[in-house]
This record gives sequence, structure tokens and C-alpha cells, in this order.
Amino acid sequence: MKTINLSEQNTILNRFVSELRDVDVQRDSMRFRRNIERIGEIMAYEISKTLDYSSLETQTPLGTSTTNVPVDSLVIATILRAGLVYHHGFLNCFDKAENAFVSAYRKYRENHQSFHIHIEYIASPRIDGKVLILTDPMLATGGSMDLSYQALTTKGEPKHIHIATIIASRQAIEYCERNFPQDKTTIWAAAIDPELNESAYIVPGLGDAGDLAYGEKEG
Ligand SMILES: O=P(O)(O)OC[C@H]1O[C@H](OP(=O)(O)OP(=O)(O)O)[C@H](O)[C@@H]1O
Ligand SMILES: O=c1cc[nH]c(=O)[nH]1
Ligand SMILES: [Mg+2]
Repeated sequence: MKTINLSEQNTILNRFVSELRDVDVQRDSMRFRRNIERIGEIMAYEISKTLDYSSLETQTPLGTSTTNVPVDSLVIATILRAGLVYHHGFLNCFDKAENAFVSAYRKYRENHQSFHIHIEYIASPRIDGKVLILTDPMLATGGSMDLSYQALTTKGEPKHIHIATIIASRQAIEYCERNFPQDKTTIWAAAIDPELNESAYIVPGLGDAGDLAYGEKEG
């Protein structure tokens, strides 16, 4: 299992992550969504370097050109809601990919301190032998990612799993390293933060990604 923390490199990605975290910039929800989307585009580009390639001959108006192109079948899977716009970033890059959607959400108890993760909906193609990219901008405890993956295994056995997130807690990285298949999982994070608070929010994190992208929800 390999974990790649993209914030260890000096790239423009770090600017987009810092804008996502910034309480002032967060007031502009269109910019918040667009930053998530463009981080998805950049991360998809990084993941594309790990795929299998074969050469493709193309007829141009003046001759033929040979280019190495990716040949893997991809499934981009997303956890509602916050994952939606992140998913689109991946799809902008991998425009031929198939797509899967899982609804996993935190159902808080009265005290707002403890919660269950509910999965009520899954829409997915078969994933046998395909490269599965699980996208969710926040990886706090790792529970939503784990349960979503378990739900998707009813659709087959992927060739490789990429867990793609923007902000992960250190705890969730360790949880995923323990609970996902060792031999075929890669974790990609744009940043890894040190802790969770008592409500299992990432600290410093950015707050509630779903609410910042789409507005507050009832319950
Ligand atoms: O790692 P975990 O502890 O499971 O937490 C992470 C989950 O929390 C967020 O979704 P949330 O449940 O807030 O739903 P939303 O996207 O609808 O706001 C986020 O998008 C992840 O799915
Ligand atoms: O920090 C967190 C944890 C879960 N969901 C979020 O949107 N943010
Ligand atoms: Mg969610």
C-alpha cells in the first residue's frame, strides 16, 4: 500500500487547498466548488501516470503519429454529496471512465457527538478487472470510504483501488492502510492533517465540505 501526500511537493495545488480552508474565501461557494473540481483534475493527472499504456497510431492530415495512451478501464466512484464536484474534476480528465455513486452520510444522534454512517443508495457498473478510483474530498475517520468500498465490492473485484481525497486526517490514513487490500491500494491526499475533534471533524481541516459546496441540510 502506498500513500502519496501531494502537499509535500511545491505546486499550485497547495494554493487551491489553502483557498478551500480559508474562512473568507469559503464565502464564495462557486469558488469553493471550482477549487475542489480543479484539484480533482490535477489528481486525476497524477493518477494517470500510474496506469497501463499501449501505443496508438493516429492518422493526421499529413501522416501518422504514434502516441502512448492509457488502456485501463476506469470506474470513478463518488460518495454523495461533497464528492460530486470532485468527481467532475476527475471526469474532466478521464472522460471515457464509467461512473459509480454511493450515498454515505453521517446521521448524528441528539448530542451531535456520535453518529452512524448510512448507506442507502448505490449506482455502479461492474467493476471486475477495472481500476477503481474512490473520490471524496474529506477522509475524516475513513468510515464512509470503507463502507462505500464494501458496498461496491458487490459489483465485482477491481484490479486496483485508488483512494483520492483532498484533506485526510492522519487517523483515517492509518485506518485505510489497515482496512483496504494491501497489495492493490494507493491513497492520494492533497493534504494530511494531524487530528479530529470530538465531532470527528478534521482539524484544522476546512469545516463541512458538503455544506460549503451545496448549503446546509436539515437533520
Ligand atoms: O471519514 P468519515 O468520518 O466517514 O467522514 C468523511 C465523510 O464526511 C463528509 O460527508 P458528510 O457525511 O458530511 O455528508 P455530505 O457530503 O452530504 O455533507 C465527507 O464528504 C465524507 O463522505
Ligand atoms: O472535517 C470533516 C469531516 C467530515 N466531513 C466534512 O465535511 N468535514
Ligand atoms: Mg458524505
